[in-house]
Amino acid sequence: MAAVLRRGAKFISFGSSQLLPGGCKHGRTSTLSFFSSSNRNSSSSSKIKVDLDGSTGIAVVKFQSPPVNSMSLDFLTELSISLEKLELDKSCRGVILTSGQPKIFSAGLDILDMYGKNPEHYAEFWKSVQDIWLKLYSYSKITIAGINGSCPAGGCLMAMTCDYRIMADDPRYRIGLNETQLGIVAPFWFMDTIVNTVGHRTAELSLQFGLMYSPSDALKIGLVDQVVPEEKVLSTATETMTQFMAIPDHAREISKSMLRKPTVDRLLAFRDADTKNFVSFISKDSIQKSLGMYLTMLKQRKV
Ligand SMILES: CCCCC/C=C\C/C=C\C=C\CC(=O)SCCNC(=O)CCNC(=O)[C@H](O)C(C)(C)COP(=O)(O)OP(=O)(O)OC[C@H]1O[C@@H](n2cnc3c(N)ncnc32)[C@H](O)[C@@H]1OP(=O)(O)O
Repeated sequence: MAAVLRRGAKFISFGSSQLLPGGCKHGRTSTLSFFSSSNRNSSSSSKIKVDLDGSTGIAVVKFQSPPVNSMSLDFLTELSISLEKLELDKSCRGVILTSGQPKIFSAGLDILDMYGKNPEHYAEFWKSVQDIWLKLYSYSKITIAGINGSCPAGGCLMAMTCDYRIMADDPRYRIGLNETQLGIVAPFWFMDTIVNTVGHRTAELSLQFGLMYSPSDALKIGLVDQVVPEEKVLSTATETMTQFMAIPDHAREISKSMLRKPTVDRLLAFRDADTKNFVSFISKDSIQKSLGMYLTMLKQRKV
Protein backbone atom coordinates (compact mmCIF):
# COMPACT_ATOMS: atom_id res chain seq x y z
CA MET A 1 0.00 0.00 0.00
CA ALA A 2 2.78 2.38 0.95
CA ALA A 3 4.25 1.68 -2.46
CA VAL A 4 1.04 2.77 -4.13
CA LEU A 5 0.88 5.85 -1.96
CA ARG A 6 4.38 7.04 -2.32
CA ARG A 7 6.12 5.39 -5.25
CA GLY A 8 8.10 7.84 -7.31
CA ALA A 9 6.51 10.81 -5.64
CA LYS A 10 7.83 13.55 -3.44
CA PHE A 11 5.02 14.14 -0.97
CA ILE A 12 4.79 16.96 1.45
CA SER A 13 3.21 16.10 4.77
CA PHE A 14 1.12 18.14 7.11
CA GLY A 15 -0.29 16.32 10.10
CA SER A 16 -1.96 13.33 8.53
CA SER A 17 -2.30 15.09 5.18
CA GLN A 18 -0.20 14.35 2.15
CA LEU A 19 -0.01 16.66 -0.77
CA LEU A 20 0.58 15.87 -4.34
CA PRO A 21 4.15 15.90 -5.53
CA GLY A 22 5.21 19.49 -5.87
CA GLY A 23 7.68 21.26 -8.02
CA CYS A 24 5.56 23.25 -10.38
CA LYS A 25 4.69 26.88 -10.07
CA HIS A 26 2.34 28.71 -12.31
CA GLY A 27 2.03 32.07 -13.89
CA ARG A 28 -1.27 33.75 -13.13
CA THR A 29 -1.93 35.24 -16.54
CA SER A 30 -3.31 33.53 -19.59
CA THR A 31 -3.52 34.40 -23.26
CA LEU A 32 -6.79 33.78 -25.06
CA SER A 33 -6.76 32.82 -28.70
CA PHE A 34 -9.53 32.94 -31.25
CA PHE A 35 -9.99 31.02 -34.47
CA SER A 36 -11.22 32.79 -37.53
CA SER A 37 -12.03 29.86 -39.82
CA SER A 38 -15.75 29.57 -40.47
CA ASN A 39 -15.74 25.93 -39.40
CA ARG A 40 -14.49 26.76 -35.96
CA ASN A 41 -16.54 28.35 -33.29
CA SER A 42 -14.59 29.66 -30.36
CA SER A 43 -15.79 31.29 -27.24
CA SER A 44 -13.94 32.21 -24.14
CA SER A 45 -15.16 33.25 -20.74
CA SER A 46 -12.54 34.15 -18.23
CA LYS A 47 -12.00 30.62 -16.95
CA ILE A 48 -13.24 28.33 -19.72
CA LYS A 49 -12.25 28.36 -23.39
CA VAL A 50 -14.42 26.49 -25.88
CA ASP A 51 -13.24 25.61 -29.36
CA LEU A 52 -15.86 23.79 -31.43
CA ASP A 53 -14.72 22.39 -34.77
CA GLY A 54 -17.84 22.30 -36.91
CA SER A 55 -16.24 19.97 -39.45
CA THR A 56 -15.61 17.20 -36.89
CA GLY A 57 -18.30 17.98 -34.30
CA ILE A 58 -15.64 17.91 -31.56
CA ALA A 59 -15.46 20.66 -28.96
CA VAL A 60 -12.38 21.17 -26.85
CA VAL A 61 -13.24 22.73 -23.50
CA LYS A 62 -10.08 24.05 -21.92
CA PHE A 63 -9.77 25.07 -18.28
CA GLN A 64 -7.83 28.30 -18.01
CA SER A 65 -8.12 29.35 -14.42
CA PRO A 66 -4.59 29.93 -13.11
CA PRO A 67 -2.78 28.87 -11.15
CA VAL A 68 -4.35 25.40 -10.68
CA ASN A 69 -7.86 25.36 -12.24
CA SER A 70 -9.43 25.02 -8.81
CA MET A 71 -13.18 24.64 -9.10
CA SER A 72 -14.50 27.86 -7.63
CA LEU A 73 -18.11 28.96 -7.82
CA ASP A 74 -17.21 31.17 -10.81
CA PHE A 75 -15.34 28.34 -12.54
CA LEU A 76 -18.22 25.92 -12.03
CA THR A 77 -20.79 28.44 -13.24
CA GLU A 78 -18.84 29.22 -16.40
CA LEU A 79 -18.21 25.55 -17.09
CA SER A 80 -21.87 24.75 -16.57
CA ILE A 81 -22.97 27.44 -19.05
CA SER A 82 -20.42 26.26 -21.65
CA LEU A 83 -21.53 22.64 -21.33
CA GLU A 84 -25.17 23.61 -21.57
CA LYS A 85 -24.57 25.58 -24.77
CA LEU A 86 -22.66 22.68 -26.31
CA GLU A 87 -25.37 20.20 -25.36
CA LEU A 88 -27.92 22.33 -27.21
CA ASP A 89 -25.65 22.81 -30.23
CA LYS A 90 -26.55 20.22 -32.88
CA SER A 91 -23.19 20.63 -34.61
CA CYS A 92 -21.40 19.31 -31.50
CA ARG A 93 -21.24 15.54 -30.95
CA GLY A 94 -18.48 15.26 -28.40
CA VAL A 95 -16.58 17.26 -25.82
CA ILE A 96 -12.96 16.92 -24.74
CA LEU A 97 -12.24 18.37 -21.30
CA THR A 98 -8.62 19.39 -20.80
CA SER A 99 -6.42 21.96 -19.13
CA GLY A 100 -4.70 25.03 -20.48
CA GLN A 101 -2.55 25.26 -17.33
CA PRO A 102 0.81 23.52 -17.19
CA LYS A 103 1.05 20.33 -15.10
CA ILE A 104 -2.44 20.61 -13.59
CA PHE A 105 -5.75 19.28 -14.90
CA SER A 106 -7.64 20.64 -11.89
CA ALA A 107 -6.71 20.97 -8.20
CA GLY A 108 -10.28 20.01 -7.29
CA LEU A 109 -12.79 22.10 -5.42
CA ASP A 110 -11.60 25.55 -4.53
CA ILE A 111 -10.83 25.37 -0.83
CA LEU A 112 -11.39 29.12 -0.54
CA ASP A 113 -15.08 28.52 -1.33
CA MET A 114 -15.25 26.10 1.60
CA TYR A 115 -13.35 28.20 4.11
CA GLY A 116 -14.37 31.21 6.17
CA LYS A 117 -17.67 31.81 4.35
CA ASN A 118 -21.26 31.78 5.56
CA PRO A 119 -23.72 28.84 5.31
CA GLU A 120 -25.56 30.47 2.37
CA HIS A 121 -22.32 30.58 0.41
CA TYR A 122 -21.50 26.96 1.24
CA ALA A 123 -24.98 25.90 0.09
CA GLU A 124 -24.71 27.84 -3.17
CA PHE A 125 -21.24 26.46 -3.81
CA TRP A 126 -22.26 22.88 -3.08
CA LYS A 127 -25.31 23.10 -5.36
CA SER A 128 -23.02 24.22 -8.17
CA VAL A 129 -20.74 21.21 -7.52
CA GLN A 130 -23.77 18.89 -7.60
CA ASP A 131 -24.98 20.65 -10.73
CA ILE A 132 -21.78 20.15 -12.71
CA TRP A 133 -21.63 16.48 -11.68
CA LEU A 134 -25.29 15.91 -12.63
CA LYS A 135 -24.75 17.65 -15.94
CA LEU A 136 -21.61 15.72 -16.84
CA TYR A 137 -22.65 12.33 -15.49
CA SER A 138 -25.83 12.45 -17.54
CA TYR A 139 -24.39 14.37 -20.50
CA SER A 140 -25.93 13.17 -23.74
CA LYS A 141 -22.85 13.87 -25.87
CA ILE A 142 -19.58 11.95 -25.77
CA THR A 143 -17.14 13.22 -23.15
CA ILE A 144 -13.43 12.50 -22.97
CA ALA A 145 -11.04 13.79 -20.31
CA GLY A 146 -7.59 14.71 -21.62
CA ILE A 147 -5.81 14.68 -18.26
CA ASN A 148 -2.66 16.66 -18.90
CA GLY A 149 -1.66 17.17 -15.29
CA SER A 150 -2.45 16.35 -11.69
CA CYS A 151 -6.01 15.71 -10.84
CA PRO A 152 -6.87 15.41 -7.13
CA ALA A 153 -10.30 15.11 -5.49
CA GLY A 154 -12.93 17.17 -7.37
CA GLY A 155 -10.61 17.16 -10.42
CA CYS A 156 -10.63 13.36 -10.37
CA LEU A 157 -14.40 13.37 -9.89
CA MET A 158 -14.85 15.54 -12.97
CA ALA A 159 -12.56 13.26 -15.01
CA MET A 160 -14.53 10.21 -13.81
CA THR A 161 -17.79 11.66 -15.15
CA CYS A 162 -16.36 11.40 -18.65
CA ASP A 163 -16.91 8.44 -20.96
CA TYR A 164 -13.15 7.95 -21.42
CA ARG A 165 -9.99 9.16 -19.69
CA ILE A 166 -6.58 9.68 -21.29
CA MET A 167 -3.76 10.70 -18.96
CA ALA A 168 -0.35 12.17 -19.74
CA ASP A 169 2.51 9.81 -18.97
CA ASP A 170 4.38 11.97 -16.48
CA PRO A 171 5.35 10.22 -13.22
CA ARG A 172 4.98 13.51 -11.32
CA TYR A 173 1.25 13.64 -12.04
CA ARG A 174 -1.28 12.15 -9.65
CA ILE A 175 -4.97 11.35 -9.80
CA GLY A 176 -7.35 10.19 -7.10
CA LEU A 177 -9.90 11.05 -4.43
CA ASN A 178 -7.67 12.23 -1.58
CA GLU A 179 -10.42 13.64 0.66
CA THR A 180 -9.59 11.53 3.72
CA GLN A 181 -6.05 12.91 3.57
CA LEU A 182 -7.59 16.32 4.18
CA GLY A 183 -9.70 14.99 7.04
CA ILE A 184 -12.90 15.24 5.02
CA VAL A 185 -15.24 12.58 3.73
CA ALA A 186 -16.09 12.18 0.07
CA PRO A 187 -19.88 12.48 -0.35
CA PHE A 188 -21.84 9.36 -1.37
CA TRP A 189 -22.06 10.37 -5.02
CA PHE A 190 -18.28 10.83 -5.25
CA MET A 191 -18.11 7.30 -3.82
CA ASP A 192 -20.70 5.96 -6.25
CA THR A 193 -18.75 7.45 -9.14
CA ILE A 194 -15.45 5.81 -8.19
CA VAL A 195 -17.17 2.48 -7.46
CA ASN A 196 -18.72 2.62 -10.94
CA THR A 197 -15.30 3.39 -12.40
CA VAL A 198 -12.88 0.99 -10.65
CA GLY A 199 -15.13 -1.47 -8.79
CA HIS A 200 -16.05 -1.77 -5.13
CA ARG A 201 -12.92 -3.30 -3.59
CA THR A 202 -10.48 -0.95 -5.27
CA ALA A 203 -12.73 1.98 -4.39
CA GLU A 204 -12.75 0.93 -0.72
CA LEU A 205 -8.96 1.06 -0.51
CA SER A 206 -8.75 4.13 -2.65
CA LEU A 207 -11.26 6.12 -0.58
CA GLN A 208 -10.14 5.04 2.87
CA PHE A 209 -6.48 5.80 2.23
CA GLY A 210 -7.22 8.81 0.03
CA LEU A 211 -4.89 7.27 -2.54
CA MET A 212 -3.33 9.35 -5.26
CA TYR A 213 -2.20 7.25 -8.22
CA SER A 214 0.57 7.77 -10.75
CA PRO A 215 -0.62 7.50 -14.37
CA SER A 216 0.63 3.92 -14.68
CA ASP A 217 -1.04 2.84 -11.42
CA ALA A 218 -4.24 4.64 -12.42
CA LEU A 219 -4.18 2.66 -15.66
CA LYS A 220 -3.69 -0.62 -13.76
CA ILE A 221 -6.82 -0.10 -11.64
CA GLY A 222 -8.89 1.30 -14.53
CA LEU A 223 -9.14 4.83 -13.14
CA VAL A 224 -7.87 5.99 -16.53
CA ASP A 225 -8.29 4.16 -19.83
CA GLN A 226 -5.08 5.13 -21.58
CA VAL A 227 -1.72 6.71 -20.75
CA VAL A 228 0.11 8.49 -23.56
CA PRO A 229 2.98 10.99 -23.89
CA GLU A 230 1.77 14.43 -22.86
CA GLU A 231 2.05 15.89 -26.36
CA LYS A 232 -0.28 13.15 -27.63
CA VAL A 233 -3.09 13.62 -25.11
CA LEU A 234 -5.21 15.82 -27.34
CA SER A 235 -4.60 13.92 -30.59
CA THR A 236 -5.37 10.60 -28.84
CA ALA A 237 -8.55 12.13 -27.41
CA THR A 238 -9.57 13.22 -30.90
CA GLU A 239 -8.87 9.76 -32.36
CA THR A 240 -10.83 8.11 -29.55
CA MET A 241 -13.68 10.54 -30.06
CA THR A 242 -13.83 9.48 -33.71
CA GLN A 243 -14.22 5.85 -32.59
CA PHE A 244 -17.09 6.79 -30.26
CA MET A 245 -18.65 8.80 -33.08
CA ALA A 246 -18.73 5.75 -35.32
CA ILE A 247 -21.45 4.36 -33.04
CA PRO A 248 -25.01 5.57 -33.71
CA ASP A 249 -25.62 8.41 -31.24
CA HIS A 250 -29.02 7.26 -30.02
CA ALA A 251 -27.83 3.73 -29.16
CA ARG A 252 -24.72 5.01 -27.38
CA GLU A 253 -26.66 7.70 -25.54
CA ILE A 254 -29.39 5.36 -24.32
CA SER A 255 -26.79 2.80 -23.17
CA LYS A 256 -24.93 5.49 -21.22
CA SER A 257 -28.12 6.79 -19.70
CA MET A 258 -29.35 3.32 -18.65
CA LEU A 259 -26.01 2.54 -17.00
CA ARG A 260 -25.77 5.86 -15.15
CA LYS A 261 -29.39 6.70 -14.33
CA PRO A 262 -29.57 4.88 -10.97
CA THR A 263 -26.50 6.80 -9.75
CA VAL A 264 -27.88 10.11 -11.01
CA ASP A 265 -31.29 9.41 -9.49
CA ARG A 266 -29.73 8.70 -6.10
CA LEU A 267 -28.25 12.20 -5.90
CA LEU A 268 -31.46 13.75 -7.26
CA ALA A 269 -33.42 11.97 -4.52
CA PHE A 270 -31.11 13.13 -1.73
CA ARG A 271 -29.89 16.41 -3.15
CA ASP A 272 -31.27 18.68 -0.44
CA ALA A 273 -30.14 16.38 2.36
CA ASP A 274 -26.70 16.18 0.77
CA THR A 275 -26.49 19.98 0.66
CA LYS A 276 -27.53 20.24 4.31
CA ASN A 277 -24.95 17.59 5.25
CA PHE A 278 -22.24 19.46 3.42
CA VAL A 279 -23.10 22.81 4.97
CA SER A 280 -23.23 21.42 8.49
CA PHE A 281 -20.01 19.40 8.00
CA ILE A 282 -17.99 22.19 6.42
CA SER A 283 -19.19 24.77 8.97
CA LYS A 284 -17.83 22.77 11.91
CA ASP A 285 -15.07 24.57 13.77
CA SER A 286 -12.82 21.52 13.63
CA ILE A 287 -13.21 21.18 9.84
CA GLN A 288 -12.69 24.91 9.30
CA LYS A 289 -9.56 24.72 11.42
CA SER A 290 -8.18 21.81 9.40
CA LEU A 291 -8.96 23.51 6.11
CA GLY A 292 -7.33 26.73 7.33
CA MET A 293 -4.17 24.85 8.28
CA TYR A 294 -4.18 22.98 4.97
CA LEU A 295 -4.50 26.26 3.04
CA THR A 296 -1.69 27.86 5.01
CA MET A 297 0.50 24.87 4.38
CA LEU A 298 -0.33 24.94 0.65
CA LYS A 299 0.65 28.59 0.48
CA GLN A 300 3.79 28.20 2.54
CA ARG A 301 5.26 25.12 0.99
CA LYS A 302 8.21 25.91 -1.19
CA VAL A 303 9.90 23.12 -3.09
C1 LIG B 1 -20.57 12.59 6.18
C2 LIG B 1 -21.02 13.86 5.58
C3 LIG B 1 -20.22 14.20 4.36
C4 LIG B 1 -20.75 15.43 3.73
C5 LIG B 1 -19.81 15.97 2.68
C6 LIG B 1 -18.75 16.74 3.30
C7 LIG B 1 -17.60 17.10 2.79
C8 LIG B 1 -17.08 16.86 1.45
C9 LIG B 1 -16.37 18.07 1.10
C10 LIG B 1 -15.53 18.35 0.17
C11 LIG B 1 -15.01 17.58 -0.91
C12 LIG B 1 -13.95 18.17 -1.52
C13 LIG B 1 -13.27 17.67 -2.67
C14 LIG B 1 -12.11 18.56 -3.11
O1 LIG B 1 -11.89 18.70 -4.28
S1 LIG B 1 -11.16 19.37 -1.92
C15 LIG B 1 -9.74 20.01 -2.77
C16 LIG B 1 -8.67 18.97 -2.79
N1 LIG B 1 -7.52 19.43 -3.52
C17 LIG B 1 -6.28 19.28 -3.06
O2 LIG B 1 -6.03 18.77 -2.00
C18 LIG B 1 -5.20 19.83 -3.94
C19 LIG B 1 -4.33 20.76 -3.19
N2 LIG B 1 -3.32 21.32 -4.07
C20 LIG B 1 -2.17 20.72 -4.35
O3 LIG B 1 -1.87 19.63 -3.92
C21 LIG B 1 -1.23 21.48 -5.23
O4 LIG B 1 -1.62 22.82 -5.24
C22 LIG B 1 -1.21 20.99 -6.70
C23 LIG B 1 -0.49 19.64 -6.80
C24 LIG B 1 -2.61 20.88 -7.30
C25 LIG B 1 -0.39 22.01 -7.54
O5 LIG B 1 0.90 22.12 -7.00
P1 LIG B 1 1.81 23.35 -7.45
O6 LIG B 1 3.11 23.24 -6.73
O7 LIG B 1 1.83 23.39 -8.91
O8 LIG B 1 1.00 24.65 -6.98
P2 LIG B 1 0.86 25.21 -5.50
O9 LIG B 1 1.99 26.17 -5.26
O10 LIG B 1 0.64 24.13 -4.53
O11 LIG B 1 -0.52 25.98 -5.63
C26 LIG B 1 -0.57 27.23 -6.31
C27 LIG B 1 -1.61 28.10 -5.62
O12 LIG B 1 -2.87 27.49 -5.73
C28 LIG B 1 -3.46 27.33 -4.43
N3 LIG B 1 -4.29 26.10 -4.44
C29 LIG B 1 -3.91 24.87 -4.73
N4 LIG B 1 -4.95 24.01 -4.68
C30 LIG B 1 -6.02 24.74 -4.32
C31 LIG B 1 -7.40 24.44 -4.10
N5 LIG B 1 -7.90 23.18 -4.26
N6 LIG B 1 -8.21 25.43 -3.75
C32 LIG B 1 -7.75 26.69 -3.59
N7 LIG B 1 -6.45 27.05 -3.80
C33 LIG B 1 -5.60 26.09 -4.16
C34 LIG B 1 -2.26 27.23 -3.50
O13 LIG B 1 -2.64 27.57 -2.21
C35 LIG B 1 -1.34 28.25 -4.12
O14 LIG B 1 -1.79 29.53 -3.74
P3 LIG B 1 -0.80 30.78 -3.67
O15 LIG B 1 0.29 30.40 -2.71
O16 LIG B 1 -0.29 30.96 -5.07
O17 LIG B 1 -1.65 31.90 -3.18
